[in-house]
Amino acid sequence: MPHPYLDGLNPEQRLAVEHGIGTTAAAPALLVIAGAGSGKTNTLAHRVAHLLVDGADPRRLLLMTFSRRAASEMGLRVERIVRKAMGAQAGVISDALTWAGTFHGIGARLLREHADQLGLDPAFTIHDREDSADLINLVRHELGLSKTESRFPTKGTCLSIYSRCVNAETALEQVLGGSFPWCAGWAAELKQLFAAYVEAKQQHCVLDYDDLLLYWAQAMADPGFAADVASRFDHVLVDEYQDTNRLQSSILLALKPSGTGLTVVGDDAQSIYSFRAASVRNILDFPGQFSPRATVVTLDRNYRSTQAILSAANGVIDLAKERFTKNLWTDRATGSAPHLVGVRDETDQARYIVERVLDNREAGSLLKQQAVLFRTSSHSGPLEIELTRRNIPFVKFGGLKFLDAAHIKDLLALLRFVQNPRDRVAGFRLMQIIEGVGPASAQRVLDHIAAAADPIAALAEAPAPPRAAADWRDLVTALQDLHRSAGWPAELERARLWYEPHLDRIHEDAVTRRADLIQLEQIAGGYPSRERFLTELTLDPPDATSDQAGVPTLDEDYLILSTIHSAKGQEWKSVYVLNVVDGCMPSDLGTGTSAELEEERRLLYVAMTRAKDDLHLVVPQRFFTHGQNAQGDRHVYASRSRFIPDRLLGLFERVSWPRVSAAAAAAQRQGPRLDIGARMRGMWR
Ligand SMILES: Nc1ncnc2c1ncn2[C@@H]1O[C@H](COP(=O)(O)OP(=O)(O)OP(=O)(O)O)[C@@H](O)[C@H]1O
Repeated sequence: MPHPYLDGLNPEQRLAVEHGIGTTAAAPALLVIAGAGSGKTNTLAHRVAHLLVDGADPRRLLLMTFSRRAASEMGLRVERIVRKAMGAQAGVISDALTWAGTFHGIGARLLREHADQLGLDPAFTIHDREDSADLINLVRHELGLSKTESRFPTKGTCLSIYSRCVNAETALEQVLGGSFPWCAGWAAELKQLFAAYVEAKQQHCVLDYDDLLLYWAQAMADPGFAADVASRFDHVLVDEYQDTNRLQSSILLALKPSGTGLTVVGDDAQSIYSFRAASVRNILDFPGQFSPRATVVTLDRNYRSTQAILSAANGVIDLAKERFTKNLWTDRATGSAPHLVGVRDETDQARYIVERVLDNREAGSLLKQQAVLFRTSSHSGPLEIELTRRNIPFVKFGGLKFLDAAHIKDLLALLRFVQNPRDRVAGFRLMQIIEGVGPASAQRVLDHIAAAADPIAALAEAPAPPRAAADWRDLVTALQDLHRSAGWPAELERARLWYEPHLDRIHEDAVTRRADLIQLEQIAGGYPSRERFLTELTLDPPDATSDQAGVPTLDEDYLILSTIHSAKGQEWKSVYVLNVVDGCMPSDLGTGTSAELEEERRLLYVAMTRAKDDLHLVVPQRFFTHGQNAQGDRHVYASRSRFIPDRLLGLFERVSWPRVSAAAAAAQRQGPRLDIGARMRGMWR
């Protein structure tokens, strides 16, 4: 049967889209190795649409993407394609595609639905990294480990170690030896700490990020449970498979042990999340996990970039130790070679970029079609100053998350505590917002209500902290109101009204912060319930922070600033990459092992392959070092990133900026015109 909606696909894309459809025999698992810009997202969307048009039940289709935004964009694309085949029915079909989201989000939903079976309280709340670190800290303190003679690892390090053990399914000793050798002497204490941490989470009815995968994977190890969950889905499709970890791969294997109905898509050359225990081996070992082996389809035709950009990107990734994907090709006419731009320092780097961005805008290119990418959020500081000074609006992705701001966390602590009054970290934060309530009195109250069947009712009877009488009563009343109210999202206004007097007292810039609270209320309006709002927001927080002007409305034009990690999956007409120097790329944090170094190389590759027409890699000759005050002038001399050795220079156009004018250059050649030295000597003759 002809399918005109597949006509735009190239032969390899079509092979991937049609795999196993229209045949009666069970098809093997499918692995699509999709090079950068080769239409991975496009292909996956067509495959989902094709399955639906072929009669697959959208409610029995599980689609897992790297972010919630990717899932909703995928939903829209699928609907557009299905519409071509089925007309008006498309909306109904794609609306029924309800099992689309991130691994963690889907995990949370399944765990809640099966909570009884798993011995979980279905009202469990989810701790983000900061909450988890706070709880580890609390437990560490209770065990007396914070008072050890030599310094015990910090709460953040403890959490990283715990998380790596869990996600990589690796023993503590091995994780310590491989990634945290300076903590190796603390193995016994860390084990004790992690055991107590797990118990505390269970008592408080909270799960952390890792638990969502861990509980899910553990439950799937039970054949009865696995069969139950697996029977809900005919098709499981996973995007960005190169960034999944061992736990995720074991979950998939338990969902589809024979491989039939399983599709994963990814690019080993773009694997950049090993710090979250993602393992590039997942994608490399995938075909052999099934019998018969998975079918592998490779997409190597790039539709995004000019050949000149691709050649340079291929050159960089060609030097990688292990390569699995082929070089990309395109039939887009060769544009100009990517610019490798030498500048004096970070200030000149910022000025260079602003000049180029404005030139492009003059030539008709929107700011939004241009992006500045960097390895670490702090690298864009000087550029942000220059943009603000020149009044160029920008939005930054991948820096401080909206939810990390203290006032947002305060308000969310209130909602989380209403949702789950056993969430001690939320309660602890919430109570200390009140003037006169410190850690000791908060602990006392939390101990008092811990055993009660209805902790919120028990709160009203708990002795009020002595120095906080009136404000304390207000908090108890607010909690009771919210507990009783069923009006979502209206209750957020009640929560905000309770918080505002405290906001004014705690923060000097309360006016700006209040605008964030109102924005939070608007975001909340998009969710059907408090529980869904808290879950989704914790799992996948909005990550745009903007300049003082606030987040621009959608129709405004603004320049994109983004960490390379957050630029994943995106594309722009012009791309500028900051600090292409050793120490930044590779980051000096990432030069320990050869695996880390290889991942840094892939990061540069990901950055370069975001560009469609125009790519600039900027190389400042010197840098100001961090860890000094704003007026400090310590700097280091930097050299071009080792990922662009001399033999690749032919793939770039080398530029020095600012350009020296012809007159100035001639003057330089003639020697100094002002002989200040002679004048100084003359003063004493
Ligand atoms: N068959 C095709 N014909 C024309 N254009 C295509 C085709 N497939 C994809 N494209 C275009 O190629 C570009 C890249 O597609 P897409 O974003 O799906 O790539 P990707 O493989 O997900 O990229 P990356 O992994 O680098 O993020 C898009 O602009 C898309 O519209």
